[in-house]
Amino acid sequence: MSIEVVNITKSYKNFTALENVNLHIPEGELVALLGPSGSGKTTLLRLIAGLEQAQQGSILFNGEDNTNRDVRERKVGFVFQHYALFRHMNIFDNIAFGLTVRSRKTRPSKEEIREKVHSLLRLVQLEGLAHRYPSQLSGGQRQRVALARALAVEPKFLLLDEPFGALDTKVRQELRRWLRHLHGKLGLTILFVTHDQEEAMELADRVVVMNEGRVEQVGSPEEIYLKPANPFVYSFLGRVNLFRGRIQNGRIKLGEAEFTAEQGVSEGPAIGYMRPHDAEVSLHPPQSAAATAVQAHIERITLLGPLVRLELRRLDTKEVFEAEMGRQRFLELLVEEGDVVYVTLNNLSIYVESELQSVPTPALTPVHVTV
Ligand SMILES: Nc1ncnc2c1ncn2[C@@H]1O[C@H](COP(=O)(O)OP(=O)(O)OP(=O)(O)O)[C@@H](O)[C@H]1O
Repeated sequence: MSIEVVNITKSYKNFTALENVNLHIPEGELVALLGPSGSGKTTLLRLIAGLEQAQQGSILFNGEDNTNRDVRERKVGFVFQHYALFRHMNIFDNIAFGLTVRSRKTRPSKEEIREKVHSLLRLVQLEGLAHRYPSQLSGGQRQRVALARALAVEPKFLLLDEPFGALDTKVRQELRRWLRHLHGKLGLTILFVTHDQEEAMELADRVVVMNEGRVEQVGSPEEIYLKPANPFVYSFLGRVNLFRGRIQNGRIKLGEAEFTAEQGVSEGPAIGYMRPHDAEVSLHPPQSAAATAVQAHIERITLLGPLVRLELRRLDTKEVFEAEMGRQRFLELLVEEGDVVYVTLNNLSIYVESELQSVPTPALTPVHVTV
């Protein structure tokens, strides 16, 4: 089932938790809502589930307006971070719960419920544990029971709020793989909240990046990493270097590094964003005539398994930034802490500070760089 969020605004007293949010989730997609704490992810999920009401806007399922439908009518599967299993019920009864509480008219027979629960136990790979109690399971197993319980009522889609948040890294990784597999098998639309970018990038078909109650960008993991829509997305996803400078007379000047600006670009203060792996380090000045390289002092070298990270300080602007490279490239370079190197600034994104808007980050407008 597809989900459409149209112009949703949600406020708590004077505080706006969501502002004019629009989002389309096609049927069968696995979508991550990613953003810092307080950005409105849970609020949006609760609105879709019908656990909250918005002041403005509507929510459509398969094109049908569900804004005023009761949470039970929406047929949503919901799983929270803290697996709220019933402690006094065994695993079988926990999974069967949503079916056994149905009115007599819609309740399946005992035999049907038994079959359903056992097929779900097989699906979540917990066969044989039906008679255990939640306290006798590991965190990861309990979370899978919570998912099975949500699936028992045959929801139209699944909403997961930080489903693996309380678990340790290894179990989280296993559950991610498992959820991806489950999604492939069931083809169900799944929307999950996370503030862990790795989780979003690894699991989701599409990622919705949120900040301060707004959607900043929607795209595949690759798109949002390689083509961030604005400085917020740039900084939120992965490590990034910032260089301050100006645009003047058609030239972008970031210290001694210079680039040609596109025609018609407004002049004024500008910020260059660059991923650490786009910094090309060499011991000698680059051959090219373009002034895209700067000299920098290596302040620190950190080995990170197959990667090496250099912490550098520019000689011209004194700005500190990072370069990352493969271990092999680092060994070929033969550099050590204290050396001065040339760093070519590749794949920069330049944002001009707009004089018209007062909001700091999203008010910057991108400029295409041609060297
Ligand atoms: N019932 C409420 N009353 C007042 N403010 C609320 C209420 N629920 C949420 N908020 C506020 O709305 C904003 C968005 O909250 P929300 O829980 O959606 O954020 P989130 O992105 O899910 O954060 P986290 O990752 O920390 O769970 C926060 O600033 C929060 O304090």
